[in-house]
Amino acid sequence: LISNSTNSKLYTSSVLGLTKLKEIEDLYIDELSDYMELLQQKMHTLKLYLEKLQLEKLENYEQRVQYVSNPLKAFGLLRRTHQDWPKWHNYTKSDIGAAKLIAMEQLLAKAPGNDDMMEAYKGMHRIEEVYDLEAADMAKGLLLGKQYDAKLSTAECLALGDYMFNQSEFARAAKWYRLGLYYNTEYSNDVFKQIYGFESDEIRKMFLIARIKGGSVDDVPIYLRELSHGPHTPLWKSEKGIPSAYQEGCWGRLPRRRDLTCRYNFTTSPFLRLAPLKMEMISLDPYIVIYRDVLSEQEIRLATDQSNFKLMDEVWTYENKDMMERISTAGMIYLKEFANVNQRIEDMTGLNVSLSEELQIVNFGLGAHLAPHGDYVNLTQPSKLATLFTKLGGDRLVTVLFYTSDVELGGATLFSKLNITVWPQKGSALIWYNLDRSGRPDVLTEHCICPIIVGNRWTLTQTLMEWDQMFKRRCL
Ligand SMILES: O=C(O)CCC(=O)C(=O)O
Ligand SMILES: [Fe+2]
Repeated sequence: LISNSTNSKLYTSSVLGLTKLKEIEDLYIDELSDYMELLQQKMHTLKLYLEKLQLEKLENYEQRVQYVSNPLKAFGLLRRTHQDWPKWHNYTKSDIGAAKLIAMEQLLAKAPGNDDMMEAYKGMHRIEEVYDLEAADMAKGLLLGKQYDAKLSTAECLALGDYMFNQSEFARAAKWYRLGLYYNTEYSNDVFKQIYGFESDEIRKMFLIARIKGGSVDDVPIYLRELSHGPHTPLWKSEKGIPSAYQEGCWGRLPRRRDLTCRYNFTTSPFLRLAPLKMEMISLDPYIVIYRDVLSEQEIRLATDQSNFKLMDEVWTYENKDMMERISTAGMIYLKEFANVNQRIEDMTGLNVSLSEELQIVNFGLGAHLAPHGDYVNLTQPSKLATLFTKLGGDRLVTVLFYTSDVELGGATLFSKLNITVWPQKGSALIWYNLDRSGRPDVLTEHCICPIIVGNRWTLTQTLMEWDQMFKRRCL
């Protein structure tokens, strides 16, 4: 599931990366406003020069003759044009703000490319689709019933319209176009017109094409009427379908099992007799549990500190089996401070954490998700990975997933075959067995990450390998 990718340094794929991009934007704005100030100073200086000259306005030949016939005026004319002109001309020509322009160019070189923009579109599409959000709500900052202080501009609505159109999502495209039209501003400034000036007629045309492509030419009169309605009016024949189990799971609307318990675990390791851990059963078979409050604030800080993120030797990205699906930026963490975390994993599971295993730290980005998958490799199925894992330590028996942050909206872990939603909670550890007692992959452990809507999701994961548990776990 994990593979190294050359394009791994996308801003979109982690909040960490997006934060860097925000910093670049702020620096650019600082340079631009310095540049503007320098231009303003120049303008001011030239204005002072013109005011100082206070030349009389001479209309014709006779007036000029009269002017230069006065020696004081003639002398002044000579001195000004001989002594001052070259200096003023030099100043007028000078490259005021050149250094600022260079600095801006350097920042521009760091601007996100197409790949990054594409991931951002995909993230927005996922959020809209999975959570069944209305474009009109999204555009004014209403996300899953929660009002945020954020909005989308006309340019953003239209960009999403074009993206959805190219994805053949014609109903969504039409909604975004109608929004763009609704919020469109006509600019009189030429530069503004060039950069933000969307022709309303052009947007209307795109709306109609999207509606026709998703519907029928015969219904054009209806589509025309839709255009005159506000963006909150539903489009004709665009009723919502029945939500999928995946959507219900991501919303957290699946029925909860009431037969499971929570308790203090005193017994899995001798240490727990002194310091029992809060444990919640999530499922008996496959075995899934959550431990609450098992990381200290200090450990959480270390695991989400951007300076530690740099310690990672490589940036990894996840990819789906058929689709390149970039969702997060991850890396291994080698901090010696985490020895205790590995000890805690042993206490929670009663198993061995191999010395060779590193904790993996992951930070997620815009609309990030992870498609359903099992964490096992399946050693009986010949593959490169199977050969490697057989040599290294067997299959991934247990996954230990620490949530090192809360997530404000979305971003649940969903066991897609068991219909169990687990909400990230800072300091909790979700633990499950990927293999059954005979070491066979348990397909019921299939899980995924629902798209993150709002928040900075961090996790720390460790896998416990099969061979390490030789003397710890009884097979049947
Ligand atoms: O972060 C999560 O909720 C799950 C991550 C996961 O499934 C994985 O890393 O394999
Ligand atoms: Fe996984």
